[in-house]
Amino acid sequence: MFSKQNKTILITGGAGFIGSNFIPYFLEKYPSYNIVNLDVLTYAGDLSNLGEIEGLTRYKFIKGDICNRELVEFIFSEYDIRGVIHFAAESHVDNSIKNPGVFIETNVNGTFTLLDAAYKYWMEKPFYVKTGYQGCRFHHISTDEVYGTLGQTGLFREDTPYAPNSPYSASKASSDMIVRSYHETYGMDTVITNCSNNYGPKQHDEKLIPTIIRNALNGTAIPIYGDGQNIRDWLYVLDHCNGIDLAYHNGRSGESYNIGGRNERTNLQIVDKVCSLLDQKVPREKRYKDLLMMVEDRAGHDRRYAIDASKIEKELGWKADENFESGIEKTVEWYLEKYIVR
Ligand SMILES: Cc1cn([C@H]2C[C@H](O)[C@@H](COP(=O)(O)OP(=O)(O)O[C@H]3O[C@H](C)C(=O)[C@H](O)[C@H]3O)O2)c(=O)[nH]c1=O
Repeated sequence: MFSKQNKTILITGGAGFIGSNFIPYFLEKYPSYNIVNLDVLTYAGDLSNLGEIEGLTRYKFIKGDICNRELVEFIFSEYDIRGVIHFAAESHVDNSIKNPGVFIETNVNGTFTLLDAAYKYWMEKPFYVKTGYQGCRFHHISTDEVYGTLGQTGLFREDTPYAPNSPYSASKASSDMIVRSYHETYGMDTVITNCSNNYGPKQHDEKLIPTIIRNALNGTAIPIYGDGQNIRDWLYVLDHCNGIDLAYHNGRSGESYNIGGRNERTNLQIVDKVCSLLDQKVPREKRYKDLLMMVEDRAGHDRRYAIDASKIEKELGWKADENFESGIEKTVEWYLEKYIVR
């Protein structure tokens, strides 16, 4: 059992890409926190990403679904949860086009279940009645895709109207709104962060950068949707973790904060960069880029995402440490270890 002196925080989806980067970072930085990681282990969850913290007395993994109200309520009371950082979500846009239902279930219903259970648990406590939430904060990890798509110019700001285009982004927009409503209606202490495209170690194979590396190493076609000119704003995952940490601890209640890397790249530029790193690190006869294959576009494919991160920079002192050149180099190195034994 955890030390009662420590504050216990519930992290959901901690076996996923961002969560499994965040938990070791957070445990190391805050020795006075216990962490319960609730993760249902879908195809995208991988406990081996958390091997470094397995067995730590301040860490407990629970396999389970955020939609399971009974389980969620049990966790709140059993561990006296005093904060939630909610990562758990279905996240892959292509999957949401093929099978939207599971996105609504996990992202909308799951967020509601968790939020409502947190509110009821905290509200019933004497410390809530007397002094407010005492740091019982609900932090929702969200995405810049809620804002829809940009043309060649402009940036997403926190006051940009929501205009989600895919079932995935619509489900995240909905869950943001539910979180917002618990702040506005019940005065619950909430914060939302909306991030741009993350990259780095431990990302699931389905995403763009792991797909490029894996296919290149296998000598199979690297599929690029449409004309390859779609732009994403790439954020190194540990810079994102630092932004979440700052927003969780110091963000103003009821606010949302955009976190973005200021690294806009077209998908073709990403292929170029990753393939040229592979050419240097694992040379073969032909250039890896020759494997590039333009394929049918994603339905409703958003053209450009780019974030104005000045609110979190100015208010909370966040800044990205990693530039794209250094971040992508580390990322490629990590995947080379994963995909080939050297
Ligand atoms: C997998 C794949 C992707 N793409 C294109 C589609 C996008 O324009 C870009 C990145 O795609 P990916 O699926 O890696 O990521 P996004 O659709 O931008 O969304 C991601 O970043 C946001 C912020 C989230 O919130 C999502 O959860 C996260 O999945 O590459 C290809 O051209 N070929 C491919 O094989």
